[in-house]
Amino acid sequence: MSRVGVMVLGPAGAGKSTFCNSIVSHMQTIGRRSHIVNLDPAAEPNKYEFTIDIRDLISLEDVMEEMSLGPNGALIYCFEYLLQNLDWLDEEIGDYNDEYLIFDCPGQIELYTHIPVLPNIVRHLQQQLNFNLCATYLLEAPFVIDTSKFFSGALSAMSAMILLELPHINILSKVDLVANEYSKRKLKRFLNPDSMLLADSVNQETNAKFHKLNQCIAQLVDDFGMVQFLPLEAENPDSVSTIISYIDDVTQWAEAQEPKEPNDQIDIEDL
Ligand SMILES: Nc1nc2c(ncn2[C@@H]2O[C@H](COP(=O)(O)OP(=O)(O)OP(=O)(O)O)[C@@H](O)[C@H]2O)c(=O)[nH]1
Ligand SMILES: [Mg+2]
Repeated sequence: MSRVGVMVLGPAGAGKSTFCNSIVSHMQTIGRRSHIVNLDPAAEPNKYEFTIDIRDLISLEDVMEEMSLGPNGALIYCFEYLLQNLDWLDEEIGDYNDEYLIFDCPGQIELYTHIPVLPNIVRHLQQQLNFNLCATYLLEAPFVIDTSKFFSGALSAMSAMILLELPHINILSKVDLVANEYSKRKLKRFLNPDSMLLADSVNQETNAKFHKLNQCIAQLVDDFGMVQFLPLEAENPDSVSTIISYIDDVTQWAEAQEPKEPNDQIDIEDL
């Protein structure tokens, strides 16, 4: 039995839900099964289809109304409520074996950078439900090709990586929106970036007072191995397939598959 879970993380609007749906559609075309678990209590109703949906347990709107909380406080309340009712999640996940479960997470990155709500859910999935998990962290390519924003995005990805302690795959989403040749060339530098060269380029645009700090941040990003990003174009099956093969690799999906007897499915009549 193998249970693979993919946590899909990243800032608001980075393309997480679209990516989850691209994985499910691509897997359908290659005869594999996957399901989306929506962990965003504020997800737009009816925009995407989910197999398991936190909104069946608790919805952000209800919490805001009943507890008189703002959207961020209500979100934290929803997650604390989920943590107190993890048996609901266990029941919903039930017998999904040998299938991918893709956890579509909210875009409020403080949930995985500041407070230990998501790490607790991750530990529960690993220890109680035997999941092999990995994290994918999406950053928007058109945003990141501005070098200083690259470092801010890489630092947020890194903080999620440190907090969750999962195999971590960085993804640059919406690469199709990087249209002109100059930007495309620039984008290539960010897929396999040399952090020190990028720091030099930030330094050309910033006050000399900050140059040493910029170098240190670049060194930190380099030391933590945040140096590779996979390009994602949600509508392009090749890019989705490449990312799935990385996920298979880090979650050891293939190794955990039990070999099937060749004639298992066929009834052979006695002669
Ligand atoms: N051009 C292009 N647009 C994309 C791509 N992926 C997502 N989008 C668009 O980006 C917008 C946001 O996508 P979502 O998938 O809802 O983003 P999200 O990260 O789930 O957003 P939140 O749940 O609000 O944090 C939508 O309008 C998508 O159609 C992509 O690869 N290319
Ligand atoms: Mg979403």
